[in-house]
Amino acid sequence: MSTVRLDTWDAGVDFPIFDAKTRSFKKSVLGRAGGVIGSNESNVVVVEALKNINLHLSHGDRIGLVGHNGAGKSTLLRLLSGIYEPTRGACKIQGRVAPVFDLGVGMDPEISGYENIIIRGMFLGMSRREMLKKTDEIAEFTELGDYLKMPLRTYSTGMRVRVSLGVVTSIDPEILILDEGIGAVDADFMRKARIRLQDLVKRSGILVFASHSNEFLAQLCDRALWVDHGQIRMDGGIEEVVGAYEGPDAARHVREVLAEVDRDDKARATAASDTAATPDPDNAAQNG
Ligand SMILES: Nc1ncnc2c1ncn2[C@@H]1O[C@H](COP(=O)(O)OP(=O)(O)OP(=O)(O)O)[C@@H](O)[C@H]1O
Repeated sequence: MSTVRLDTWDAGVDFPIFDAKTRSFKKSVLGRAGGVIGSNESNVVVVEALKNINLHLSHGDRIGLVGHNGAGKSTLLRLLSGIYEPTRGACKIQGRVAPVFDLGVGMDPEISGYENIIIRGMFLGMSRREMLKKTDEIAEFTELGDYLKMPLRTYSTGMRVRVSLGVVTSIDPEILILDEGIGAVDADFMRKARIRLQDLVKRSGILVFASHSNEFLAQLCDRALWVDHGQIRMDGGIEEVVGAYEGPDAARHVREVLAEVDRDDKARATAASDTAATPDPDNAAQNG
């Protein structure tokens, strides 16, 4: 089996802002939201979005990122996907990465839902042939019926998310990097999508997921990082990290969701073993 790993050593990401005036900023401003604003040796304004990131993830790690607006979560996801190079330090990615940032990226409003399924899958690294094999199953999952023959611009937001989620959960990435944006679907569909997402997470080697929804984090991850002003402030179990970041009520909610996920998993395992234990009547007739 190939090794799947994500490693960073003292990694940092800066964004130089060439059209901002240095004089109008105090040195290294630390606001409530956002990264640190400073200036470099050429007197160019620089946003220090990430600083001293040391992360070592391997097969089986399911990490959630929490933190304030502008803390650096999306920048960290992009660094771990290889989209951004570190400005300082190093980042090494071993494995096939599927970055899912904006569920709508790679979709074309003028072509049909069916065609978008193929295009979106190819955008995530699948071949056209592989996607053609998956189309029927994805179409069934979306429950969009004949709408899939209509151009995507005729869909509501939730309908588009159904198509995107159907595609994303049908691929087999080694490293899955997920940014939130999946909240637009109705509750019934979300329940169905959650099971598919959980299965996808089990199939992939590493998951890194940024979300402001503790419920979602608890459903998909078993460990969390608190990103604060571009640095990792805490690394630990979901309940512990959410508790430190948001307080005891949020931690209690996480504990309840974790218990619910555990019950669901056990119920699904029992149902699967019952199905396996029931003899197939056709085979039974042949064997008997
Ligand atoms: N392309 C960019 N150019 C300049 N600054 C950027 C760019 N992208 C991000 N930043 C800055 O980097 C910092 C971290 O942003 P990032 O998007 O990673 O935060 P986040 O934790 O994902 O926030 P949110 O929860 O609001 O989505 C912010 O101060 C932001 O202003």
